[in-house]
Amino acid sequence: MSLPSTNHPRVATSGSHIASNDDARSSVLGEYWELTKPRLSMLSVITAVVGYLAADPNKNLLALASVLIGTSFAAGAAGALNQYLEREVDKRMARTRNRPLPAGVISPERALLFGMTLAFLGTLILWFGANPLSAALVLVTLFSYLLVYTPLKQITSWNTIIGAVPGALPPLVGWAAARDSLGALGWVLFGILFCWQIPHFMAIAWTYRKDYADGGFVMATKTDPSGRSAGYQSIAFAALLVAISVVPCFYGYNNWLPYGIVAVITGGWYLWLSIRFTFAEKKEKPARKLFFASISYLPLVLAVFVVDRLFLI
Ligand code: HEM
Ligand SMILES: CC(C)=CCC/C(C)=C/CC/C(C)=C/COP(=O)(O)OP(=O)(O)O
Repeated sequence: MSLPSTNHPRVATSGSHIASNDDARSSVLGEYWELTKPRLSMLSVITAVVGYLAADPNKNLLALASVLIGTSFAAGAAGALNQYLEREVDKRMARTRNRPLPAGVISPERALLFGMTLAFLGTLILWFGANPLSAALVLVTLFSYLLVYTPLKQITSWNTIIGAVPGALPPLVGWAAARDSLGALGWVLFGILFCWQIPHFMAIAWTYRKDYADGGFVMATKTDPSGRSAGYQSIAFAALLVAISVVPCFYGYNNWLPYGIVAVITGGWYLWLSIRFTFAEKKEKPARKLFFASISYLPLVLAVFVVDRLFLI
């Protein structure tokens, strides 16, 4: 199926370096897929599954499937409803003006209905397939992302720290689905996710600083155009990330080998790239390196975390 004709033809832009997948977008289905922010959502779902696997002593397959499907729907809902709320400002930024809503290929009403349906189904699946606590946590994630973080992006540069809360909640959704409670190791995963997001986003904020200014967003790179504040925040949270990531080894939840060692080496590398980003005269290249390191760090460390942990329980 080809795209419906529109009054808002797509504009060729320099856009995201890795976000567009033109093949996937050559159909209406592809446009709805793009509305779910698929790559970000998939990584969030992985963190929820990791939270589940870290907690589940007896591998309840129904609960595991509910985490996988329920958080996929909820994460897709987060992406679609965020794009619904930001459909006007997204027109002002090169990175986002090709998205389905600003490009005019999906109507706002349909995006809203799509997002609400996914949110409803995701919550329902977690409620009945796992438990009400995991469903409640996914709702907290959605509300804090959509009704707190999203509007705050226009008001204060604290938005990033606040946005890191919903970004870090999915492992707790997984943990709650397995145990019907919130355990210490679940909170450690929350801490890892929380700290990881700050260098991840500061690198992006620098790369797209002009875009964000055009969109009217108040990011750290706007309040301090030198980039030093973004850099110092990256260093502080990358250092905290290294510390938090090894806490499970001190309490016997994980082994030093392989998990602890891998966490220290990759976290140290993330910290080093944050330092280089902070003190570089020209930050473009160090910022892109830090961003790519961020999206490599998480799958790698979480994979080793799970394998290491499954051998212990
Ligand atoms: C404060 C929190 C966060 C902010 C503000 C943020 C923002 C962004 C932005 C703007 C991009 C696009 C970069 C580009 O176009 O080059 C991006 C990419 C990405 N983010 Fe984040 N992010 C955050 C948290 C997260 C979380 C929690 C995850 C998943 C666990 C995640 C996973 C990804 C992935 C996989 C990409 C690359 C794929 C893509 O561009 O679609 N991010 N992030
Ligand atoms: C299970 C579940 C509900 C998972 C979803 C987790 C979640 C809400 C992740 C979002 C993290 C985040 C703050 C991304 C930035 O969005 P942005 O609006 O700044 O990005 P943009 O500028 O590209 O739109």
